[in-house]
Amino acid sequence: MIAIEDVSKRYADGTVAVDRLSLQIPNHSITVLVGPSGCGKTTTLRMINRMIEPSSGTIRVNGEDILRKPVNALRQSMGYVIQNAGLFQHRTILDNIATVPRLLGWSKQRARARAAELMERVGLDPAMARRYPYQLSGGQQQRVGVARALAADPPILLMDEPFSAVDPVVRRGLQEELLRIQGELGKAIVFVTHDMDEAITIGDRVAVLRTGGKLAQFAAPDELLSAPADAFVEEFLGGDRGIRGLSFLSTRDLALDRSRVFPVGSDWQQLAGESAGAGPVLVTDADAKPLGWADLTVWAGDVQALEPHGQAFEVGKDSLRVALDRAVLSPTGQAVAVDGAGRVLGLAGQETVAAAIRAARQRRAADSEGVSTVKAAR
Ligand SMILES: Nc1ncnc2c1ncn2[C@@H]1O[C@H](COP(=O)(O)OP(=O)(O)OP(=O)(O)O)[C@@H](O)[C@H]1O
Repeated sequence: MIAIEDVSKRYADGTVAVDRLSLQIPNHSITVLVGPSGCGKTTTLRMINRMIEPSSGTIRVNGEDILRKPVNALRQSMGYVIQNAGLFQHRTILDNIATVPRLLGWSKQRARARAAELMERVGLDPAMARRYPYQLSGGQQQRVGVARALAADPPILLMDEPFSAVDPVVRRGLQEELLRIQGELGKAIVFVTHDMDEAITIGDRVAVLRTGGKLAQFAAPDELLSAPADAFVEEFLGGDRGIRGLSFLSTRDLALDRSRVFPVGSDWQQLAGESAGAGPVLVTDADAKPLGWADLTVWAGDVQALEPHGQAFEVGKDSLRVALDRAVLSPTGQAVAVDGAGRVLGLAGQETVAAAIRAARQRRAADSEGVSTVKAAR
């Protein structure tokens, strides 16, 4: 646990970068500091590893005032990743990653073995070990930066806009990779960004700072989206926060319609008679996997003539946002719900999703703990 207690930073020229900030940053979680340019994010991060000294207030790590700890020991317990990775250009990738273990006195062999292990962990091809930073893409360099910060297995990882310099697709990949690594390692990660989408994607908790280094709100992403503390936070979240908030609602309790799903080999003539006018049905194969939509008033049983069923969503794994998106894109207005093996569980139309949203809101209102959240597959 990192406890920032009533911390301020006033620079020599009088600029107040951070103003009486208090934040509890738990272990085994990602805490994101987000806010407009100049709101004091980097200053806050650097006060944690004592690259900047606070003007007043206290920072404790697991109860111990960081000023009481030798600065080298403090920094060894904290990996640090910056924008553009900040790699040593004259060292190979392997030696860049092995830097801190070598400083800690590990043998070259052990440090390099550890570096090779970390390359694998961050998804870097071992063939890159002997290359130099300039021979890597921006995204690959950022992976090296993360691997280097993790090399001595510090319990804390400080990350200052680590993915800002790469394009959106690579950035998304790096965010997913960070979440995967965090799932395995469970560090206390403090992550600075000015991008609210990034904050919401990766943060367990998000601290929104306003200019002048004042805390505007500190909350879990779903709480931030559903209940911004004030107009500043609301504006910073952007116009579509309602839709984005659906990313945190599970599809587990959707009331799926199973009445319009039939396997191949069904008696189509009889079904056409029974359900005339009720709209298209979903035809599945013998394994319950979706084949496509059929309008029984005209379809003659030819699987090739089925209308494509579009992308399905996985119940319990995908969020209501994904389910709504699939329903909107479906030619029939019905999203196909499947299990982990891709077998059809039923159908969900936009109204079904809307009912689930209302139910979730009611549950949220009744239970201040909030509704089930999903972290994956937003
Ligand atoms: N050494 C310094 N001397 C004086 N003022 C400084 C110094 N370093 C930063 N500042 C000021 O302190 C404020 C906070 O800076 P900081 O770098 O912490 O902001 P930030 O939120 O990380 O910004 P960005 O998103 O642009 O990186 C800014 O107004 C900045 O100009």
